[in-house]
Amino acid sequence: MSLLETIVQFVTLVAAFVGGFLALAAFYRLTLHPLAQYPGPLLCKLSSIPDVYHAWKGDRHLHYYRLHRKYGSVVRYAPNKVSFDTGAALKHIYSGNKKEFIKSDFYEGFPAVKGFPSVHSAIIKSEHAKKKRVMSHAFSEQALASAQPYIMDKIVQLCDLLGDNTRDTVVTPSGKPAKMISRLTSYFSFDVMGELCFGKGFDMLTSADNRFALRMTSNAAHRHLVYGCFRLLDKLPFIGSYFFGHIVEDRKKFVEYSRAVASKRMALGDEGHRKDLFHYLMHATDPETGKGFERNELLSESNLLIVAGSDTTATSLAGCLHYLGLHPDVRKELTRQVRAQFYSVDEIHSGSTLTKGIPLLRACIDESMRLSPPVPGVLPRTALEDVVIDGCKIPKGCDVGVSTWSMHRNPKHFVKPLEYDPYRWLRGGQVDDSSKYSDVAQDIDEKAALNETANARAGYAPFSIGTRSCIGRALAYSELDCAVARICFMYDFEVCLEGKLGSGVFGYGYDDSDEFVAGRGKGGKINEWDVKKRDGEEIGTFRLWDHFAGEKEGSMMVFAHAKKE
Ligand code: HEM
Repeated sequence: MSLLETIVQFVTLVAAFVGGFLALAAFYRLTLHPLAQYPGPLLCKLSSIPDVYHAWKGDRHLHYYRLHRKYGSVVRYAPNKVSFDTGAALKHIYSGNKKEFIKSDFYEGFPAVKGFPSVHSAIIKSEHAKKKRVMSHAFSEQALASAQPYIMDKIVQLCDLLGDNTRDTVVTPSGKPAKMISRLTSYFSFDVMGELCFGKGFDMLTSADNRFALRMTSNAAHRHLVYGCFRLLDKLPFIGSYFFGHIVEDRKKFVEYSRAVASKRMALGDEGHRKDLFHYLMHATDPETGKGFERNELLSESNLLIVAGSDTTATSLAGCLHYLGLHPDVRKELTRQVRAQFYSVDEIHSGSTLTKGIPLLRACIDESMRLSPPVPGVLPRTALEDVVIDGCKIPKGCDVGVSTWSMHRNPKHFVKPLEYDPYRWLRGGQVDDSSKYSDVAQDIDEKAALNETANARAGYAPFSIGTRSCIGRALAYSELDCAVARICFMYDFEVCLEGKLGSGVFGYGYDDSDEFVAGRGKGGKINEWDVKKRDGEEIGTFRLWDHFAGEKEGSMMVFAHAKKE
């Protein structure tokens, strides 16, 4: 036999072996795998590639929603993974029996310092519990109260910027001075987190120097998502660098950046007795062990807090203003209530005057987080034993989760789910615990309203629920309540519709320092705002790209000082 024939035979043998193995794996995944009975596209049942592809593309939340629309409330979106879109599944997975689930290895893609997971990425329960005990000092009522002056300072700066048409403004073809609202709310939330975590804002609202960090942070989160979906990438770094080069690079830069900021803050110690989050993190101790955070843990937590606290709050604030700008009736009513409640803008602070005095305010914030949840995808958990979720048998070892974007659009939970209707949160009263309503319902209409609100609440979880839910919820709401109320008090505003939403408005780009400009940006690049609606979002949706925390670009909005009546 010639050498060539031997090589051909060898290659054929290897190919047959690999082909046989793949065929067997495919056969197993489609027939004998414990999730084989669950519906989903063939490719998703066979491989994780579609999941990674959509993670990379940034439309994972829409992909899940399309699957749920097609296949129903339970969908197999990867060979070993299932997504649900119901409140029953939400309750079971995230706040049910703690022994049944654990955060999945998806979160191993997150830690900024190898070997030092943050409170968010800690998978082992005892490790998370310890971190959370320490962290909770930084989120206590007392800490929140001491944060208020710093938050207010930034809200005032944001409100000033919205009314200043000489800064961060682009003129539309018809001559309107427009602001890209997601950029401004990102400057705001980064500045707040800078003040609260590191005792020094990033000053993005007032200067362009640190604005480059926005893209870096978003790309870092995107890298976490892609690596979380495909754990092999950590073991094969050359593949990650080849296919996902710029997000991998930006993630490295972001880790360096947050390390530098945190180190500076550590060096300051307690100088000036500033009680920022870092102060609490540095001094807090676990009551059980008496231990606090060590240096690498502090770095890991501060890296997490920049992403967790900034991107999310920026999305909710921009989303809320976007939806109000698109729905003048609601905006006018909210504005009327805010202006009736206060004589001057300086009187507006977070607290019960806003939440109890103007329930519509929180309803508007919640409705925008329903339609555009800041963390829109699935938060995966691994089953530690065989379980039955919402009537579906899930075997030990499989990953499950709820797709927030899909659940928030599920008609089982929401009447006219695709419509923006903040009043849905008020029709059944304002109490969180909806079970309390059943006794007081007087007539059919009232019962229907109570059911509607109760049903909506059961299917709503922008902050997730249970022990791994958001620790910054109260902080985020206090920023949002006050900022939205002040903006409504000071301005009349609208989304700038220079064309029809969803059909392209006008071109924009970014200049060399990553500043937003109308027309062409760096390298002649031109983007179109609100170009195309993707399947799974409605016309007028505040659009998100799922980078774990939602990335956003929009809307262009016009703000006019309120006319004195
Ligand atoms: C509107 C604003 C916000 C939204 C919608 C939001 C949403 C979420 C969600 C969905 C989770 C669960 C993530 C998971 O299971 O993987 C989470 C966790 C977390 N969030 Fe937020 N968040 C917001 C604001 C904040 C703020 C302002 C902070 C801090 C300053 C913060 C800090 C955290 C932390 C530390 C965790 C991890 C908690 C744990 O695992 O125990 N978040 N958030």
